Amino acid sequence: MKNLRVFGRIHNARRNYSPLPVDPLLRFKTISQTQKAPRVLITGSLGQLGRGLNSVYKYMYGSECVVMSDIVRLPANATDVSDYNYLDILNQGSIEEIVVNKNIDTIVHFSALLSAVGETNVPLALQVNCRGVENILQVAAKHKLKVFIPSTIGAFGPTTPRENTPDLTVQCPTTIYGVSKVYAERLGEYFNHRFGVDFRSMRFPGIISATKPGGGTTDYAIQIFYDALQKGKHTCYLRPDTRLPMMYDTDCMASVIQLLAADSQSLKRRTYNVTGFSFTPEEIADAIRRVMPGFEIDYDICPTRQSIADSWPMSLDDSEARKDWGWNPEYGLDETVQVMFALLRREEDKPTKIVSTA
Ligand SMILES: NC(=O)C1=CN([C@@H]2O[C@H](COP(=O)(O)OP(=O)(O)OC[C@H]3O[C@@H](n4cnc5c(N)ncnc54)[C@H](O)[C@@H]3O)[C@@H](O)[C@H]2O)C=CC1
Ligand SMILES: CC(=O)[C@H](N)C(=O)O
Repeated sequence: MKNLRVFGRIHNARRNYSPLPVDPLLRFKTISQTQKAPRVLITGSLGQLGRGLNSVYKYMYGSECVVMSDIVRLPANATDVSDYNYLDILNQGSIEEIVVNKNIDTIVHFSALLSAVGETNVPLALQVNCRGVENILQVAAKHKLKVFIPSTIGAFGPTTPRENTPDLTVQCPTTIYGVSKVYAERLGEYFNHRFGVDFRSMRFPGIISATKPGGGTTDYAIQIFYDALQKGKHTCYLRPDTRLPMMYDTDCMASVIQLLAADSQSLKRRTYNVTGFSFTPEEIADAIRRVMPGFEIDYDICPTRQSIADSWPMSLDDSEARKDWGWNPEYGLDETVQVMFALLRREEDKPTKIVSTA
């Protein structure tokens, strides 16, 4: 019921503000009707994306299908949590223990250090983002598991064409995050080719959700909503004209569910670009002003995050994902603004929810 409430909130929020043509739950329902329930282990499940995916899986198949794991303690009054386990992904034996004891057939590997935090602790980023992926893939090979490991726009770099960036292009990132994600993409492909591991991946843009983000370059696009509601004003660490690709949470969750459910035969590659829409800080501020006319934005540029953003694509070409497995995002910028305000306004009246702790 808790999961239904989460998505009920999204659905109702949208109905109150800007009705969309499609029931946001429909794509999850349709997939769950045609697929056998998986047994999914989510690593890093208390982070920004893990929490949402946990709720979607439970909504689709019931709470028995998901095992949550992370290295931090649950907040005291966390909601939407069941079968939560301590799991350090640097310990391969512990991953294997959970996989065997809980009869896991699919791992969604979300543990990672994101772009901005990665630059502050390169040795830890190497450990978590590279050793962690190696451990997951080795366990997957041994126990014949399906594995999803997300990649990112950060896996591209300043020499990549920045507009409508295709799946196959130059990948020379200049952050440890990006380098480790290229490694994850290549290692996953290698394990697929060499050991038959059913590895699947997508390069996500910045994900916008009503959950505190974990330390990335695109985090401003979430913080701006909290600031708008609390202060009517946001100070942005990126220049007003910095264009980056983004996607709303429900579309992101749908992409994971859809790619994992896709028939192997339909996949022409193991790593696909997916995206929602692109905007600059100036443009999202304008979109916020359309529903909150007094909203103000000013700028205090963070050189590290600005230079990371300047090295990333401004828009992604996700036509291969659309063609091969039917990817079709539903949220644009205005719908995202509407649903974010609706969700955050409701959250203000609720007890503490789990927030990202990375
Ligand atoms: N949020 C976004 O905008 C995007 C996220 N991604 C990818 O999606 C995945 C999930 O991202 P988020 O949820 O945003 O990240 P997050 O930073 O919110 O969560 C990461 C989680 O990993 C956990 N973790 C750190 N070290 C660990 C360890 N040694 N063992 C186990 N868990 C550990 C942290 O406690 C945290 O809960 C990451 O791989 C990220 O690169 C890709 C593109 C965009
Ligand atoms: C786009 C990402 O991978 C992430 N949100 C980050 O900014 O590091």
